[in-house]
Amino acid sequence: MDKESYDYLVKIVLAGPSGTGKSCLLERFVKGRWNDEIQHTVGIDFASRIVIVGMGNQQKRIKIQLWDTAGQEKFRSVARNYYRGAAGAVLVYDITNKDSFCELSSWVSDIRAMAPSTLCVVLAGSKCDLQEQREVSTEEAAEFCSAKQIASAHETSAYSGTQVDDCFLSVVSTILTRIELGEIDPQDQSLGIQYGDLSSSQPSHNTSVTNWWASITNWDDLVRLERQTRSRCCL
Ligand SMILES: Nc1nc2c(ncn2[C@@H]2O[C@H](COP(=O)(O)OP(=O)(O)OP(=O)(O)O)[C@@H](O)[C@H]2O)c(=O)[nH]1
Repeated sequence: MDKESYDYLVKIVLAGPSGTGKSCLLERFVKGRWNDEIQHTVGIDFASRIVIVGMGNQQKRIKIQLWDTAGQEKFRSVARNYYRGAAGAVLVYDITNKDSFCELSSWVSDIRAMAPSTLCVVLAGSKCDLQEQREVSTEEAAEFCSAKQIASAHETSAYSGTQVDDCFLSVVSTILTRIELGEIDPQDQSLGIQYGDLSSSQPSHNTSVTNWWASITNWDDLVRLERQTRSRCCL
């Protein structure tokens, strides 16, 4: 089997206030390393990683396409557009910054307003290596999750790697379970999921259907594809 093969491609967005560590989480998850020279995200960044989810013969290879949105207020309206068509979202706050936690309600509203109703959200409390500076308790985060119907809460550290894989795997596992239960239809192009080359359930009439976002690996791809989509709309 080709190591690039997968059963499903899944679009996941990283969202949350500026400086909470979204880009560092992406770097840790995709490249497995800590980078202390990361700059503020301008607009959006992309990365992907294939993970294996499930047990025994139910195992699936899922290619996660991560969209890292900018948290700075001046980019917020741009970032909002990219929540559209996401299958999952990792909503990030900083456990050492109470303000970042208090802002989360408005981020949840933004994401849910733009994303499909099937969106699966998980919460990541970042920088858990800085316990002595903690301003948000684990209990507060858990309460927020149940109040906002968020699937799970994780305390992560991009610095040490703690809980980073668990956090992303939990959002993908939830999505996979919902596909298996028939609650999410991977053939519906608006839901942020696409069959991959390993998928046995992909009906033959759908083999040529590709989501417009599936081939994006960088900002230039996004601009080019958006232009193509716009020009097609005008025909
Ligand atoms: N100690 C510690 N610092 C972290 C961690 N993750 C991120 N940081 C620091 O937090 C700051 C912001 O990190 P970024 O990843 O750029 O934050 P962001 O959420 O992507 O910010 P925007 O791009 O503005 O939305 C940087 O100085 C990082 O070094 C962590 O797990 N532990």
